[in-house]
Amino acid sequence: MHPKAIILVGGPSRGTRFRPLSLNVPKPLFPVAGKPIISHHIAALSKVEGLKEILLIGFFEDSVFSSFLQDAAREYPNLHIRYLREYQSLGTAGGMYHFRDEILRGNPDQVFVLHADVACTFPLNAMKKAHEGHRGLCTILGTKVPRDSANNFGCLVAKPDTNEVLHYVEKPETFVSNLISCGVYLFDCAIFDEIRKSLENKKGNVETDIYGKEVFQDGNKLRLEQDLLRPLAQSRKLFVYETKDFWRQIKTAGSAVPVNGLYLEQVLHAHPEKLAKSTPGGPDIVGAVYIHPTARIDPNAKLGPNVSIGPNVVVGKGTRIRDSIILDNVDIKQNACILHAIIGWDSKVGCWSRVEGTPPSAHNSTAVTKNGLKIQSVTILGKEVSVKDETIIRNCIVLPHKELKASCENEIVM
Ligand SMILES: Nc1nc2c(ncn2[C@@H]2O[C@H](COP(=O)(O)OP(=O)(O)O[C@H]3O[C@H](CO)[C@@H](O)[C@H](O)[C@@H]3O)[C@@H](O)[C@H]2O)c(=O)[nH]1
Repeated sequence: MHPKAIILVGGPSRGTRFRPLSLNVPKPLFPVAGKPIISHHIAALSKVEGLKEILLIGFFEDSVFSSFLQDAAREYPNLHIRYLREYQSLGTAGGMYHFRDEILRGNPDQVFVLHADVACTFPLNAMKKAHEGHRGLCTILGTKVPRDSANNFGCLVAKPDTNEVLHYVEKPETFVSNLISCGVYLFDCAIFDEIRKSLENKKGNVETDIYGKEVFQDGNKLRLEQDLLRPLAQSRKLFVYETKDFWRQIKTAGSAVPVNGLYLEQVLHAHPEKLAKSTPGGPDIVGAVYIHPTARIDPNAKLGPNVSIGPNVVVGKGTRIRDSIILDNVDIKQNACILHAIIGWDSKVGCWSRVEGTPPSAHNSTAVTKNGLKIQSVTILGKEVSVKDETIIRNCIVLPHKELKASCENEIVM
């Protein structure tokens, strides 16, 4: 078997809920557990037998991924990883169809498709094994979520004995099932014939693009979910592989904090040597903590659990940090306290200050405000924010380059 993989990275306009962090870095490259979100996808794909090529498909400028791709080429010399740019958003299956010649080059027999904005253990080999054991064209990774959040996702009704999907409904208005699509799929390459059929059904809306290829008219994109998965379920060619491990979406900036914690926990079990440990004369480390080798942490600081510290960060004496992501070049002065927060690049947190949020809810992480008020969640400081000494910033989102001279609570500081 010779599979390929696609990671759907989307484009700039899609990162709006990820503000203010997406103002400085495209969401797929935001660091969680010390590396860009999509590095976790690539690490999992690198363990799939026979997989040699990964295509990132999206509508960001080409230059956005160039240094990431150089680093990835060094880390995975046996993988060929490239970025293919849609000239506009073509929809979740539009890019896949547009670049079909690239995808099919070298005659792969299967293609993995992974959304960039999900985090999980990516049990890809287990999915592949399950896929090869049935006669479907697609195996979809599924997970069970609480009933009240299921309608934010693609919902699946499957036969318990065979895992054959009987119904697929994208974000239904009323409850259908709490087994949902994780945004991770394995397709047989015969899927391109099904996409072709789907195109024919939308015939009136097809036009020719600047490359002479058939596409849908603007506003009528090819949607993996409604245009492909739904008909596949109707023709009994869709199967589900249910994961019992963790799974999260990364939609808002705040959702990066629990994802950071889940990935760090995974590293703590599989490769504890990659994480920080308490040592005599060193800082007090609790649970899973990643510290970049260039960061300087005072021996009287206490960090963890679930903390990632980026390059060149300086953490002062008596500081307490837990459940947080501290990005590059941040300066945290003595006795500051940072809980459930993301501190943006080049920011400064003054002495005895407190930057604090609350843990976000697990599977309803898309809304940032309700009735005009900020929902209780992670506190986020954008790039180059400065928090004065002895200030409390609680449950706030602060846009880049702000100077916070007084305490604030439940605000979006613009
Ligand atoms: N290349 C490309 N990528 C795209 C495009 N549109 C979206 N994407 C990427 O496709 C993924 C899905 O994005 P959304 O369209 O925002 O869908 P969603 O609300 O996240 O719901 C989808 O994912 C859920 C799991 O996270 C599913 O449960 C649901 O059924 C659906 O597939 C993201 O990684 C996004 O960047 C596009 O036009 N082009």
